[in-house]
Amino acid sequence: MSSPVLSVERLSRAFTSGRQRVSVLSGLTLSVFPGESLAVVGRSGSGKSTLLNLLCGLQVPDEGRITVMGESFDGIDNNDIDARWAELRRRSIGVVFQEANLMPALSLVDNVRLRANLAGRGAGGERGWLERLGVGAEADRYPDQVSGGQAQRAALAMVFAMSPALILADEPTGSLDRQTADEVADCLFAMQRDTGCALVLATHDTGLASRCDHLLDLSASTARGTG
Ligand SMILES: Nc1ncnc2c1ncn2[C@@H]1O[C@H](COP(=O)(O)OP(=O)(O)OP(=O)(O)O)[C@@H](O)[C@H]1O
Repeated sequence: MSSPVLSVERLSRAFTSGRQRVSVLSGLTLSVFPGESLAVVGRSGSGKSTLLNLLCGLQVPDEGRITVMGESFDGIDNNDIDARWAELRRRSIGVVFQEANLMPALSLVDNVRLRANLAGRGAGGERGWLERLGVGAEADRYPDQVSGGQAQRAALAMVFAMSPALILADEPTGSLDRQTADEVADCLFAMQRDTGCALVLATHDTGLASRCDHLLDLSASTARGTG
């Protein structure tokens, strides 16, 4: 059996705002294997975005351990931890947000090229990725010259062009109309199946969540109190 791309053991994170303290995840443990998809659902404030931020090193857990592609961070100096997370994000973890976040001064194809280059991938396949995602005809346009759905397809092309082991997607279709959202989701799942990467997808959309292999509902793992 293959090793997990991602494993999480007893993960917890708390925030304090004024006298209010919110604890999320409450000792979460999970694994995601190559080719698997996990939907993270739960009511607003249950910790979906926090979990994704922890899984790519943009936040630090209060407790627990995260291992990505066999790399964990026990006993490592904080500065080294940041550098190692940055390297994982650069080469192995593709992140997709609700908004496409393309570089406005670059055409779609140059956005894809830049992301692939940063990941150390060879040049040349950028137009192919845009074509596979249905925006080949828009490759030379700039982000402000395409629709939201086309921009999000380009954002997915950027992620797949880097050949990630893991994709973290936070409401990747949340800003799109129903039909466009379904089309972008079709692209995401088809490409994920073809490339065999792992996917963790946070969403409020039950239809989108039901397309994943596994479901994690964080609703019950939030605690609030005053401190
Ligand atoms: N920087 C912060 N400071 C204080 N509280 C925070 C901070 N970030 C998150 N929280 C709190 O942690 C909880 C989880 O937030 P998070 O954004 O992860 O939830 P979510 O499930 O993604 O919500 P939504 O579905 O609304 O996007 C919320 O109660 C939120 O207010």
